[in-house]
Amino acid sequence: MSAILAIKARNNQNLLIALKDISSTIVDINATLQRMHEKCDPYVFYWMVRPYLNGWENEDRLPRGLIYEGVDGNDENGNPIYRKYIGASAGQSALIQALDIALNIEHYPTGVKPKINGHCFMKNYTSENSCLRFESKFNNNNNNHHNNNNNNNNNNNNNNTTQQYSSDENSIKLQQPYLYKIRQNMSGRHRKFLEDLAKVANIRNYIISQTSYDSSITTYSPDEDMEMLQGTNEIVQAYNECLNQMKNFRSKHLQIVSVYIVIQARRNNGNSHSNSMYYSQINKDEITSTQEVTSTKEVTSTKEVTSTKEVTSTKEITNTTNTTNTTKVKTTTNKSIEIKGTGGTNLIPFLKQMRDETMAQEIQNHFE
Ligand code: HEM
Repeated sequence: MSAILAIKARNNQNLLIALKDISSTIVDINATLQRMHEKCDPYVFYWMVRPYLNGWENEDRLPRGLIYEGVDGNDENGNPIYRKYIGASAGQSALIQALDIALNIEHYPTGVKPKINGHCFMKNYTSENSCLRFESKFNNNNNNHHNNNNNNNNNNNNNNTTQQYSSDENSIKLQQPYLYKIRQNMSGRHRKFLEDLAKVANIRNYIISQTSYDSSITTYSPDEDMEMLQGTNEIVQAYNECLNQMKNFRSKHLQIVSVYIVIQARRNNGNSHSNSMYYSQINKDEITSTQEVTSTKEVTSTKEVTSTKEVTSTKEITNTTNTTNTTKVKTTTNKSIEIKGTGGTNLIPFLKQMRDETMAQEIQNHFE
């Protein structure tokens, strides 16, 4: 909020301070995220806790959802009313969404790749102005986009192919459906806060408007010009550092997902309880083997993460068919299992795209 207030007052000095504050806060968040393994065992999490976090919006075994007896009653035909809910996730914390919104990081349905014009010289910096062009190699049938504040119930686009959006590029505002759906799990006031924030968040466009400062049409002296540019440059760097720390958050989060979900699912595939997220009996041998996975090393060291990378690389994780909406993780035994997020996302492509979209908003630096 201080950054937005600084912009309102056109106080670049305060904006710089606010941006530095934001990036150092994200550094703290990232350090806290790294501590996940201290008290949370991947085996226990995946096999014993996670089934209870799962939603049933896209659950094959509950195609109509669940009846909440004594809550909804019946519809006009006397049939019971079913409810469907997306699963629980830390993504429902307003924290990361608030940072995305404030920093004007845009997210799109999985598989949609807008081209960002790296450096937009814009005089007018309302949040409606977006420097996006969309790749034209799309498949025309999928209309998963939805407008701002539209909490529609479309399924996520879980297939890994690029989609087609034929409508006017400037008028379409594509949004990542999961981020809107998960807002249903937030408290109402948090959701409202995000909606209000989106109306005033203009940090990126304001900074871009500052970089379009044209010395040929000002009355400032060359020294003042240079000072102005350097000031802007510092702000650009501070903004980019915020993005960089958000990207670090998402990279670390991907590593956690690999250790807590992908490796767990993979190492148990082929056992009698393979393909089941609902295995709840403790097998002594597996607990022992889990301890190998839980080691601090596995979560934090870069070497170990490289091996995790092997699991998460797009080569290893492929959509075995383009028609299904699920990711298949190929295992060493060549058997495959489905891995979805509790929110029903095709999790690795989804999370990787979220990470990549973060840096896509980087602003070009005058002095680089
Ligand atoms: C055992 C630990 C965790 C696991 C296994 C995990 C797993 C996941 C998965 C699979 C998703 C994809 C959405 C879906 O569920 O379909 C997701 C999304 C997300 N998670 Fe986590 N998560 C963990 C911890 C955390 C923590 C501590 C945070 C901190 C706030 C966090 C923040 C997010 C956010 C913000 C998203 C939305 C995607 C994004 O903005 O990049 N997660 N998580």
